[in-house]
Amino acid sequence: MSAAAGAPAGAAGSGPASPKRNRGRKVAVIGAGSWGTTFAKVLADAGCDVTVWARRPEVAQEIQVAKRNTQYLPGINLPKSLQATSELERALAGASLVFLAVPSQSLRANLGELEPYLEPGAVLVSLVKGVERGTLMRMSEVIADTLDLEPERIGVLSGPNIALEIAREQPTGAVASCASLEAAQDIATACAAPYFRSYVNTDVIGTELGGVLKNLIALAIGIVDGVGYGENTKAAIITRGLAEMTEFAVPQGADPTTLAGLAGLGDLIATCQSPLSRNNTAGRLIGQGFSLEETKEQMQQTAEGITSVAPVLELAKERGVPMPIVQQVQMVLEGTMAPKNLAPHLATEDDVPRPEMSFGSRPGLWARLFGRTKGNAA
Ligand SMILES: NC(=O)c1ccc[n+]([C@@H]2O[C@H](COP(=O)([O-])OP(=O)(O)OC[C@H]3O[C@@H](n4cnc5c(N)ncnc54)[C@H](O)[C@@H]3O)[C@@H](O)[C@H]2O)c1
Ligand SMILES: O=P(O)(O)OC[C@H](O)CO
Repeated sequence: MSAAAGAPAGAAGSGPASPKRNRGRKVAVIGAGSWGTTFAKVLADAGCDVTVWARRPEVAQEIQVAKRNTQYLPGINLPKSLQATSELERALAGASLVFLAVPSQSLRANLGELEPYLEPGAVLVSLVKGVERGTLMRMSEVIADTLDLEPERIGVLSGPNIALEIAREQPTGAVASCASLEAAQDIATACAAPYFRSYVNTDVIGTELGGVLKNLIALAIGIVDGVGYGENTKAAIITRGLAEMTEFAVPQGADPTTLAGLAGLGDLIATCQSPLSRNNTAGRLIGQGFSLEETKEQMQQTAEGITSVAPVLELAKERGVPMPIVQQVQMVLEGTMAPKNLAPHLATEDDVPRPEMSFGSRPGLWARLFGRTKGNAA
């Protein structure tokens, strides 16, 4: 397949990124919101020949002519080489890698629209951190369900990636994941800008779920922040949140080490700490007393956590995984729990105190997490 042709695993460990490695490589970014535009800049700074597709012609026009996207990235100058269009056919012509940066609930429809223009052998990479309502599918599953692509042509990229910080070229990392390690390395190489480094794995489920689940915990953090609770409460929620994320993801096939890495813990920290996070911000507004509707009205950008709560809880229920924090977030969003009760409810949930990790009763999971059985713990 074309994706891995001649590309070294350079982004995962061969020193500073060299734009020369990507010279002449044509890639497309679908979606020109804050992340699509920022990621297009990353790819251009990594030396790729990038065209970003914007749904609205005026946004495409501003990027193309002024090299700005003032609505989503105020004050950021975009690379001169960055091309923009509102025509999918133009965006996709010649592109061997297609990065998807649209809201999760519109991805399926967008895929249907772009399918006729995809180059043979093109690899699709989801940058989206949501779950589809109704089908409960992750975005890589939506891609597989919509287009007739082998797993080697479906990748995801996720990590602590607050768009505006990256647009300002503040350094960070991410995880590029695909069933084919070669393809993951190719994706990582394409976006190896001097301030953006990607590690690789083949754990698509873990990488993708890390990005989805941290949004729900960031909503919880925003809520308690809005209430006025301090750092102990937030540390407890982040820590218990990571346990909840891991307990949800591992039975679905995720590698626990992925959840402990950049796509899990790393993204959880960034999203829970940053006032720039939309999920964190949405939670804070709700914690301050705004209703969900009022909060949605105030948010000008996508806060995926709000739409992911219900499908994630549905999946958790199907699989018998308890998710007390996410459950409480849903109750606060629905208005059936006061924001101030979120953390006390977490702290007083059990009549009988229990260990922090519940894997002890599931030997297989314990072994996968810690590489040994509970009985022979050192
Ligand atoms: N912003 C970040 O820091 C960041 C970082 C990593 C991942 N993400 C993920 O990237 C995805 C996109 O988020 P974003 O931050 O760019 O959101 P955004 O709200 O900034 O932009 C969304 C873009 O999608 C467009 N859009 C809306 N409805 C559409 C439709 N029906 N069809 C096509 N386009 C449509 C909007 O016009 C806009 O250009 C989300 O899943 C988000 O979780 C965001
Ligand atoms: O602004 P948020 O809350 O959507 O988070 C953005 C990124 O996912 C952080 O990695």
